[in-house]
Order: sequence, then structure tokens, then C-alpha cells
Amino acid sequence: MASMEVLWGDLLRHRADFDKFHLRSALADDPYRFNRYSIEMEGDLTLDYSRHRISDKTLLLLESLFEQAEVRGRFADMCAGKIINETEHRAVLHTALRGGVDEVSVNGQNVTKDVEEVKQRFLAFASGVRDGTIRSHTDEAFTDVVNVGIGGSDLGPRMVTQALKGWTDGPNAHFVSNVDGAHLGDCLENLNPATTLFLVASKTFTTQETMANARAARNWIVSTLGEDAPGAHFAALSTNADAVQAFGISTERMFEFWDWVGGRYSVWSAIGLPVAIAIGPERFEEFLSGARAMDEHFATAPFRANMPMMMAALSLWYRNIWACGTQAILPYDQRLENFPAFLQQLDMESNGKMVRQNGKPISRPASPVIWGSAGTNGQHAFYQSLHQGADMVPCDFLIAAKPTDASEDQHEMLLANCLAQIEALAFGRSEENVRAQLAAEGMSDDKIDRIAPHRTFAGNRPTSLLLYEQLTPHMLGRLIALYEHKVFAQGVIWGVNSFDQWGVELGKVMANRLLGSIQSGEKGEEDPAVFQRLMSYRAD
Ligand SMILES: O=P(O)(O)OC[C@H]1O[C@H](O)[C@H](O)[C@@H](O)[C@@H]1O
Repeated sequence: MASMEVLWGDLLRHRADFDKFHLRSALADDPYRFNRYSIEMEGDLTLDYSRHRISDKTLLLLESLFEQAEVRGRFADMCAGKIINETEHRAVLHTALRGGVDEVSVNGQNVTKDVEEVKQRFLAFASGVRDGTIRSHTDEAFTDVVNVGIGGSDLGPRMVTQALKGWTDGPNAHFVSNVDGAHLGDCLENLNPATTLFLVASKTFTTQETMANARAARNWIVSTLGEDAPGAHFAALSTNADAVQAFGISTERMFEFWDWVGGRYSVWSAIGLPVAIAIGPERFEEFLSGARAMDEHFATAPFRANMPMMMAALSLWYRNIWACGTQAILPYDQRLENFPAFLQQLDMESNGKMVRQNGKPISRPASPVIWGSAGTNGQHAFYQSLHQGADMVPCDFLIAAKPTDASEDQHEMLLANCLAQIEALAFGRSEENVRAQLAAEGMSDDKIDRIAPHRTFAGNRPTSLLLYEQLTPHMLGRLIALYEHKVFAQGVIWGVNSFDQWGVELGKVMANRLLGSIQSGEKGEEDPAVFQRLMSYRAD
């Protein structure tokens, strides 16, 4: 089989086959393009990738790349608990958190058994909070739950809780992450301390922002309910039992997870407790089962029928062969408005690297910038540039056929807008067509010459569509795992370690040093030149 570099060379040369390609004719000339370039799973989830600058040959070359990199074998290694996170010497086992897997052990730890035990504990806690048997210091049922965490200890549970609002029947959920005191302050403004439960979510239990917010929350409870109150008003989700106890939360109120769960992959662990409180244990199990179904699909479906592999392949094609620096995530679902932010961490923290697992530089750029927002809002903001800007931005559109509980007529408008955008991006509008229309409207030739270039859309802009029946817990579990595996497959092809994040350390260390300087007012040798100006503004 050809080596990876030969395959990359073949792909680069193959790009020239698209010099005269346009999606307008590709779609119009081939009535079977959707049938050939779409994948359906479980009868209610479709990936339509027919609007891409690809041919069968593209897919054959990309498939060879996946085979050569042994993506499937690497995934099997991951699920078996091998130490694939080499720089931190850790296994990567978020797949074991979904349950229903063969027994896995890591360094003598029976992972499957521990996962099940902790899950039963945190789901029982969720039930107790929901039915009011777990009560506050003042012997009341909790009305509000505040998750205090950041990064993976915030983005996942925040996004999932909002996405599943249609399935929520627990206390009100709130999420506080930013070290900016306004975040916690604004959240607590309308809450009653007597009926508010805090979940301190931190894998390490040392993160500056989370610990600062947790201390402030504790002070709020003590100042309103007294010194004895925090025990009833706090629980911890963490891997660090000592730090949890030092903070004053008892081990009965601590729900643990393990170092083989990366922060951005942790919503399936005890970090999912706020989700379980919001939707209940049964629906939380359905959420897990969705992810498990996608794990099985990724492990077993052939390349052309494998959604995560196809999405990874298309993303590689545009990133490395077409030099697209960004990719947009556009959910036509207001409740998925935090999905792009969640995927930013998943993709960019996993693959935003320039060094391979073996320490050597990568020969081509890895993770693109991931960005986006909910449709239709984005249409009235940045879509102008998607249609007529200089950069080609491959986009993922997501939409449910049926709304969860929005009105049907407005959902029809949402559907129409979503389909209209993918068509407009693919087909564009030719100058000839624009000229004909302007002439029919009675515009003079002179004016048409001036206006037509502005109203012409080049089109040929690639999009994927993820179309699903409804955003149920099971469906959301599948969608998240789909992107997890997409990111994994790309990481394998680029040869990076997708499971460390050393790039976030330096800023943290420097912030700690600067905090000392800001508190004392004395500039240290390494502090920035602007420091004195900052202090002069603070003094006024
Ligand atoms: O859960 P914690 O230990 O508080 O970490 C929270 C977050 O902070 C770090 O800086 C990492 O970049 C993230 O991957 C992590 O999710």
C-alpha cells in the first residue's frame, strides 16, 4: 500500500481534477448524487455530504489514507485501555463511560466496574435532588442547581442541558465558569440560598477560576445560612479526593472520575450530574446509549458508510488540500447555540498542535479554527462572507425534522431557511442569470453593468447536512460522539496526541505570577511594559 506521503501527494494532484468542477452541475447532472454521497444511521439520522467538491476517486484516496494510518486499529487500542495519551502516560477511555462495553482494566483498575458504581451513586443523587429527598440546610427541596466549573467541566454539561431543555423536568440549572466575578454575581442575583445547590466540577480541583467561584459561593451560603450550611449545599465532581475534602466537601458528596477521562470528553462521567438532575436518570441513560451506538458504528461501519470517518475525511480534504483555515458549525436549533463553543474545545484543544506524538513537527497544518452560531441568527450576521467572501469555509449544517416543543409553523420556516442556505451556497447565482433578471425588471444596460458583479454569487461552496428526526437525549449522545470520533480520526491521521493540552499551561503559570504583582502593585522583572499604566488606571 502507498505510504502516507505518497497518498497526500496523490490527493494534492487530484485537486486539479476540480479546476472545472462546480456543485451546480455536479448536483444537476447526477440525480443519484445524494444516494451515493449520504449515510443513514438507525433510520433517523442522515449525513448528506453530496454538496462537496469530491468524486469517487477523492473518497478512494481518502479511504487509503485512513487505512494506512490504521484509524480503526488505533480506536480499538483506545477502547482497550492502551496508553495512547503518551505525553501524560494515560489511557483514554471515555467510551467506557457509556456502559455496555466489554470489561476494561487499566493498571489493575477494573474500569467497567468503577464506572458503573459511580454512575449508580451520582444517578441516585440526581434522583434525590429531583424528588426532594435530598434537602437543603433549611430542610427544603432544591429549586436551583449551579454548576461551578470551566472548560470541559462546563462546556459539555452546559451545552447538553440547554440542548435537552425539551426533556427537562428537574430544578433550574445554571452554569458559572468565568473568573470574572460578574458571572457568579449575576447568577446569584435572583437565587434563594436556602434552595440552591452548588456542584463544584473540576477534574483537578485546582483550577483558579473554579476554586475562586466555589469559595465565593461558599461565602454566600455561609453569610446567609450560617457556618453549618455548606455541607448540605455543595457536592463535588472531581478526580482529586484530597482537594475536595480540604475544601470541606465530604466524600459522600463527591462523585469521582479518573485521569483517563479527558476534560473535553467528560460529560459522560460524573461531570454529567447537572444533566442527570435536569433530565432524570432514565433519559441520562438514553443519552449514554446514543454515544454507545455511535461508538459501535465508528468501530464497525465500512468507510463509505461511516459517519465520523467521512466527516473527518472531508475536513482533512479541505484543511490540507484546499488550505481552508476555518470550518463553521451551524445548528438550525436555538437550543444547540452552545454546540459550536463545545466543539471548539473538542476539536481545537485536541488537535490544535504542530508536533506529532513522536515529538517531530507535523508536515501539514492540523485543526482548523472551528466557529459558528445558531441559524437563522448567523444569516443576519456573517453569512454574507460565507456566500461572497474571499475564503472558502466548509460548513456543517444541523437540523431536526421535528421540533421538540417549538411551534410547528415556525419550525417549517427554520427548515426552509436551512435548506435554502445549503442550496444557495452550492448553486450560487451566475452573472448571466443576474443580468437576465435585472433586464426583466427594466434596468438599463449601463446600470446592469455596474450592479451585476455585486449580485453574482460564485457558489460551489461546500456544506454537510446532519439531518435528524428529533433532538432526543439518544440523538444528542450520537451527535456528540460523532464529533468526538471525527476529531479522533483526524488526530490519528495527523499523528498528534489528541488528548493532552500543554498549550494552555504557560498562560496559567504567568497569570499566577502576575496576580502577585497586581496584588502588591510592584512590577516584577518579567512583567509586561503596560503594567505601570494599568496600575495608574487602577489608582484613580
Ligand atoms: O476540570 P478542571 O481540572 O477544572 O479543568 C478545566 C479545564 O481547564 C484546563 O485548562 C484545560 O484546558 C481543559 O481541558 C479543562 O477542561
